[in-house]
Amino acid sequence: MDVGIVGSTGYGGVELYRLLSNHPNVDGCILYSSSLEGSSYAEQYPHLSGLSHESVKPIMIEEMQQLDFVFLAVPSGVSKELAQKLMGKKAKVIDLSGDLRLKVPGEYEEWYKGESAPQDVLGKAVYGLTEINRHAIREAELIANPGCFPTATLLGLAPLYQQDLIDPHSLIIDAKTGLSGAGRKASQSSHFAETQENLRIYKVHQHQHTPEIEQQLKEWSSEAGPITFTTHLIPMTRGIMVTMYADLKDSCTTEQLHTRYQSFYEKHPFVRIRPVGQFPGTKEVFGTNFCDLSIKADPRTNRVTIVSVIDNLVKGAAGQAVQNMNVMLGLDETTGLHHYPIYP
Ligand SMILES: NC(=O)C1=CN([C@@H]2O[C@H](COP(=O)(O)OP(=O)(O)OC[C@H]3O[C@@H](n4cnc5c(N)ncnc54)[C@H](OP(=O)(O)O)[C@@H]3O)[C@@H](O)[C@H]2O)C=CC1
Ligand SMILES: CC(=O)N[C@@H](CCC(=O)OP(=O)(O)O)C(=O)O
Repeated sequence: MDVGIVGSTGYGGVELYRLLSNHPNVDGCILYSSSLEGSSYAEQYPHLSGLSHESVKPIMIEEMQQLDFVFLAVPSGVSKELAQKLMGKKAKVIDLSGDLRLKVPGEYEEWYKGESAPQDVLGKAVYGLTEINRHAIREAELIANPGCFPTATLLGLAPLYQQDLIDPHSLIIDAKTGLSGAGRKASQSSHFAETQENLRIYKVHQHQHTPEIEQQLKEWSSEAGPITFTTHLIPMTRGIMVTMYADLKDSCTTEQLHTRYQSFYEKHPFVRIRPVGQFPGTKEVFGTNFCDLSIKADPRTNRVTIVSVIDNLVKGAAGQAVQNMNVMLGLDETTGLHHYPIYP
């Protein structure tokens, strides 16, 4: 099977290359770039010296259409045009950007400040949160791979929403991310001198993942409304921790909630429910496709705290994209994704 990566010189692209070049069903992994065509990939990424002999090609739509899978690891705004050109051909397309996730008219324009993808493209795109949408993903030709924060958040909340255990109006979502989430093109906000020894809140009440989370919560609960979601930048390379707080509808013990989470995720190899009283750190999923979850009820306040950690570049981007490819191919969804976390 031959696959292509567009935006191969970015962080999402190089992470896709790491995973796909070790995938047993992938014979050829073709690298496309809008900026570095002709150069060798190992020149661009010296950590691949002696390992990668690929050179980077210009974007070639007709060639890409004939591949088995094309992964779009380009910025929002760019993906929708490529997806449109690739649609209806041989290649199945997995888009890592935010272009194809929002279905409610007007929301993309409001949060991404650009024109939305055409309706026929949006209509074909299946939301690729694998654990929740596996059946639709299996039949899909075009996947809108979820955002990194929505992945961690929605996996943390799914059992509570689907089992009607919390009051949606009380929900607060507090997220922290490493710097690679901002992509390779370092901006002022990811400058070493601005970020080292610093903790910053950003995009307050304006984060583009807000409507993506709301869209899924509304599918789960008619009571779901606007959410409070805040993001913080912390001085580490990879990793996301999302801490969520909500009022329980009825009193519940930690042990009862823990049992519900365990049975909800029983058949999902990448979601690990931590033992009662143990909370995950981002390092414990580093470099892997795991999402680790903990839950604890507070009998004093009748609130619950949920903690979810992922590696933003793996479960939050490239890893989930490969997991989705596996589902679309009818393979075991862990194929090519059997990594232990890098620790310490
Ligand atoms: N970083 C993360 O943790 C996550 C990222 N994402 C999404 O994945 C996508 C890729 O992100 P990431 O790799 O981090 O970003 P980077 O900025 O690291 O890479 C994006 C790449 O896209 C290509 N590109 C940029 N502009 C254009 C253009 N006008 N036309 C064609 N290609 C272009 C460039 O590659 P080249 O020069 O080779 O063409 C660039 O290196 C984005 O949509 C991002 O939002 C989603 C979840 C998590
Ligand atoms: C640290 C940092 O800036 N992270 C980015 C991650 C978002 C992203 O990857 O963009 P999509 O909308 O395509 O999912 C952010 O918070 O905007």
